[in-house]
Amino acid sequence: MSRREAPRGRYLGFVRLLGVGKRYGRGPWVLRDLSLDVSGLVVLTGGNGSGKSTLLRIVAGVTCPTEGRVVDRPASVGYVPERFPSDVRMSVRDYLRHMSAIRGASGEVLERLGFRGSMTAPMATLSKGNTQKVALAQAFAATDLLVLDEPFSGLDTAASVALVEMLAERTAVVADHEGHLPSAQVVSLSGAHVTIEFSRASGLGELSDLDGVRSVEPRGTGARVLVEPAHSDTVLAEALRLGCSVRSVRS
Ligand SMILES: Nc1ncnc2c1ncn2[C@@H]1O[C@H](COP(=O)(O)OP(=O)(O)OP(=O)(O)O)[C@@H](O)[C@H]1O
Repeated sequence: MSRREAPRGRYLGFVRLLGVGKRYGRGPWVLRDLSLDVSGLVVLTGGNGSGKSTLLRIVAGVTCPTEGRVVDRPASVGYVPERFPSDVRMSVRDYLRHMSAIRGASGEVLERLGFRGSMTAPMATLSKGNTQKVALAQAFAATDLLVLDEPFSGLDTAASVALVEMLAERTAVVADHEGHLPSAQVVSLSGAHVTIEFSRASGLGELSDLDGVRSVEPRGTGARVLVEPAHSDTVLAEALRLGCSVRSVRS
């Protein structure tokens, strides 16, 4: 689909990912071959380390994909990272003034979220929930696309309800493992895996039970085992201890 044909519908923002993959340095692939059209509300789910924050950073333009492309990213993108910088010395008021100067006002969002902290306190001294409200206030000043990493984290119930309402009719990609947005399109990330091929495999049952093993598929006298990257070294060591012979390891 060309840029002109992008399905904006009633939502302002739209962004498209084409065959996106990401690895850090020479590490294992965190994401691979991911294509996605974002219009309206999209929730990312997946276990720890499955690549949700990585994908959000790519959508926000904070980091580049290793392969593939992000196209049609709109000009005005608001981003709340998983960890908001904790060492900002500016007061809440000065910080929001600074962000307003960059892309518009945002004090109203603080009110809707029920911010009770001091506007003159340095950001670094705010509670977790109040910091999150300020982070959301600066992001919501963006008009087109919101990229929110666990935005409900630390929010009280009233603020969570308000945030759900504020997200209606916005285009947003949100990592949320608590199910606050049941009507959103869900994209589930399983994370990249390491494939270990064994020419001879024994103790397949024991291999299946190891942490991080996603699947064990017998192949002749051997097996193909898919393992989460963080566990591949221990699985490999355990398989060798069980007497398996390794043919190849691919990430
Ligand atoms: N800057 C980095 N350098 C190297 N590896 C990284 C970096 N950032 C993330 N990773 C690795 O990428 C993988 C995915 O991490 P990411 O934070 O995207 O996952 P996540 O799904 O958001 O996890 P969680 O639910 O625990 O927050 C992990 O194995 C992580 O260690």
